Amino acid sequence: MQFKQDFFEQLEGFYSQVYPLPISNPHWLAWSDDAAKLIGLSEPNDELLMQLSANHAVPGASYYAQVYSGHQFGGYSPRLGDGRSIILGEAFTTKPTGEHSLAWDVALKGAGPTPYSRHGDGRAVMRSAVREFLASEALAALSVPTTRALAVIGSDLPVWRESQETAAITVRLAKTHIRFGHFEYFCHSNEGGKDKLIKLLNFTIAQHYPHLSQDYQGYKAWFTQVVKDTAVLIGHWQAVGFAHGVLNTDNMSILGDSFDFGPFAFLDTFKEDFICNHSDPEGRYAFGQQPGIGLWNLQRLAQALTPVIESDDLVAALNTYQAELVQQYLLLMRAKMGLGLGDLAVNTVDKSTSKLAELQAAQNKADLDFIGRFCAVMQHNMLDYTHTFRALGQLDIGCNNPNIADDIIDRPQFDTWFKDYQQRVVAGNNGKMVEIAAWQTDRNSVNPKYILRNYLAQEAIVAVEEGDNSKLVELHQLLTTPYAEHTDKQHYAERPPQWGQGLIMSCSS
Ligand SMILES: Nc1ncnc2c1ncn2[C@@H]1O[C@H](COP(=O)(O)OP(=O)(O)OP(=O)(O)O)[C@@H](O)[C@H]1O
Ligand SMILES: [Mg+2]
Repeated sequence: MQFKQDFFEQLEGFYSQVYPLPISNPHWLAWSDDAAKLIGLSEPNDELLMQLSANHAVPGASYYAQVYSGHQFGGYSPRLGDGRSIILGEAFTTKPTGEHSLAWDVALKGAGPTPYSRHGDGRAVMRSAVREFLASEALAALSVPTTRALAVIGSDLPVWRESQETAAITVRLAKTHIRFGHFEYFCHSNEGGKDKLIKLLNFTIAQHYPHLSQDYQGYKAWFTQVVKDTAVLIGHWQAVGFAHGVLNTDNMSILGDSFDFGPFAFLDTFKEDFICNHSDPEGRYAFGQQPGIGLWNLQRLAQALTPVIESDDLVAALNTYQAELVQQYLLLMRAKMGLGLGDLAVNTVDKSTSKLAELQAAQNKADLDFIGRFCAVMQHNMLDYTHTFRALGQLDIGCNNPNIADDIIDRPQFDTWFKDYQQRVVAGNNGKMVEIAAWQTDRNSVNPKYILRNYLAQEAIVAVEEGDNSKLVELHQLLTTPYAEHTDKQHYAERPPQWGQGLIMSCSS
């Protein structure tokens, strides 16, 4: 691995240098070829295993833990920081032209205590390391912005949670580890102040938004971009049916990548208010609350930026959030459902811009309502989110008696909606029936057959506990091509068995 150390060299005072503690008897539990390519690695090998399990030093690494704070479940925690994640530096590859590739922070999550560990042991248990790995790589394969995971390294080091478990390390790759909470810390803490905030802001812009200037105009444009990236991320989650579970501001990447995978869940049965986190009985982070929480978190970030950006400008940027989210969500949902736009949103009589915008807004509203009606059908009939979209995209859209699911309860409700669906699909194709085979192929390319259901992760984890990681490897491989049929792997697409339905995970990780 080839590293640069921009954060370490330029932001002294924003981290503590700390060395990881080794884990005993390290062994590869999982490895992602796709993630490895990002930083120029090919295959796992013994020396790399010793390095990433902290038994040997990594050449070129700096080893540091960043300081940040954050709003957790609505309350402000003034000092958090990487309590169990140690960053090695920014890995990159050199292209044949001599140019550097995009750099990825390499972090060892679960590598031992740091000055920010508070009462924690600095470790991650195997089940949580495996879940982080699978979630990162599954979301990436679904084109959802996310941090990545190179590998999971198991060990025989005992750690205590509710009972004794073993420690593991997830090797995380992130375009940045800068979170909303970094800005909050350098605004609100005694160690912060306007100079530090500006330093962090300039660093973030230089590293990740090089087209923006490091002045007031640049700061405004940057915050507007952060609002957009966050809205886009949450649009993706709502479309793919992903509930993060712990949307604290310290788990919000400044780049709008999915970040920190704890008690997350992909929806099985569609339920708007589905809660996946055992520590969230009131549903602050329930699936349907995510759009609102994204905005709430951005408001906390905006607050932390008030020393640098005028409130009016912050509010103007925040006001773009809803439209950006709706736009992203509609883009993805129209593709999932095959709702073309054809000339629907184009006024052929009056091409004036204001009229066009009005028509588009009306079409957006109509489609949102229409998608909402379909969600109500799924919820009322307790349908599986992923199955339903996959099945919808395979229907013969012209037929009169479609079968979306064998176990549908309220058939008339579905039939009524389906008639409107047929009309909407045809209207979106300029009034003509779609060419069915091509329409179905397109649907299959955006509606996954395989998702990371909690019960599948759980089965893989139990097998690892019993000394067998083959299920984990197989599940990971399958999730890298989630749209393919994989006729020999049908069982992975099934609804959860009784024990695995609506699994709610605990935060203890
Ligand atoms: N076992 C642990 N030991 C020390 N600190 C911990 C431990 N578990 C969590 N923390 C710290 O508690 C805070 C909140 O934890 P949270 O679960 O959001 O993050 P995380 O999963 O540990 O890490 P990250 O956000 O980097 O993915 C963070 O500061 C984290 O470092
Ligand atoms: Mg976290």
